[in-house]
Amino acid sequence: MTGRGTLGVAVIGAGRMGADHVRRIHEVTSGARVAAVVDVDAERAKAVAARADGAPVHTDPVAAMAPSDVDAVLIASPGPAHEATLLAAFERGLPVLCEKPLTPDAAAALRVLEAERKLGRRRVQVGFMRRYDAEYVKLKALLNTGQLGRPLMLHNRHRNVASPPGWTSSMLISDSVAHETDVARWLLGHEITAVTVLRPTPSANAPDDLQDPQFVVFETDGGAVVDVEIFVNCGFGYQVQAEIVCERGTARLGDGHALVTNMAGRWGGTIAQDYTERFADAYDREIQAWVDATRHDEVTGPSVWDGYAAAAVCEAGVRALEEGGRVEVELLERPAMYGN
Ligand SMILES: NC(=O)c1ccc[n+]([C@@H]2O[C@H](COP(=O)([O-])OP(=O)(O)OC[C@H]3O[C@@H](n4cnc5c(N)ncnc54)[C@H](O)[C@@H]3O)[C@@H](O)[C@H]2O)c1
Ligand SMILES: O[C@H]1[C@H](O)[C@@H](O)[C@H](O)[C@@H](O)[C@H]1O
Repeated sequence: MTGRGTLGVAVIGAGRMGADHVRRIHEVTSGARVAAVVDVDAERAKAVAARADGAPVHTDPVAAMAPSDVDAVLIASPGPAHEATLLAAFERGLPVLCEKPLTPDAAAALRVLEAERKLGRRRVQVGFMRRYDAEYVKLKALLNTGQLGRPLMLHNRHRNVASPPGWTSSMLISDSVAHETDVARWLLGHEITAVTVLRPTPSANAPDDLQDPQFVVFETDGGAVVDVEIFVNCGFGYQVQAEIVCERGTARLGDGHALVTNMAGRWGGTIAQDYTERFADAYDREIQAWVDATRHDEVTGPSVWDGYAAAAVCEAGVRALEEGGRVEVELLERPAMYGN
């Protein structure tokens, strides 16, 4: 590591998420600094870099990895661009935090997995930030105590205010339900074996041709059933909720985050409007954990295996959406370097 002993991070992609991570590394994270801001749109990169003491700007991710003060890479470009950047970082021996999805499809995820296996050690933490959210962390800890008994069912609700322009029906699964694939696998400790997608009559508020909402059902190799309501044009707020039903009890998260107020004859609170608000603390903890581990030459958190498994489940989900019926998930055997 160079500089003042801090981790020099090249942030690749200066859009919504990349800009938020640049701000975070510059203002919130300890032990790290923004060493470069990269975007194919040079003006966007410049504007974001200006908010981080004018960090160097590039339009080419590979060029941004060359300077000696770049110690690590944070990828926040769109999913289809992730594979090339990951492989370039591997060639330079740089550790990576890669935003979800690792890749949009399982074949690309597998190429990344094979490349990491050749390195013989983990280099990537995948940005499944819910694993760092305080409520999810508490739920996981409770499940680990065994007090609730064996998990039987996991219900999830995932709602966005409005879908971005160009959003497609399959992206509700590959971009949004990708989070629930990870949450389900992590909380239950099971792999997902089959996916079914039900299609309610679309909301009148969904853009033309968008199948929104969708009701997704996972089966797991541990015998649990998981459902996900994904609704990306709900209009009223950004909501992520979950309830796990176990043999001896249930646990629920996501019911309320804001202050509860009493005023003018009414009580209530507010609903977050987007993920940067709802998961602000989770992103802070996620990036801090990555920086801390990287500074100790370690890699923790969601792995390339987790990214590959999520991609394989989402791919099955997209087929289930498009073709109907129940689609089985095809998953390789987990390589030893990714644990059990
Ligand atoms: N963890 C979360 O909750 C969360 C939330 C939102 C987005 N994301 C993920 O973060 C990533 C970025 O999403 P976003 O919403 O910020 O997208 P965005 O469209 O706002 O920004 C992407 C940026 O990347 C740039 N870009 C495109 N191709 C590039 C390339 N090859 N190299 C460098 N820059 C390139 C674009 O010009 C754009 O500025 C996606 O993988 C997305 O799924 C994660
Ligand atoms: O890329 C975003 C992001 O991953 C959000 O966390 C999710 O709620 C959205 O549905 C998705 O589009």
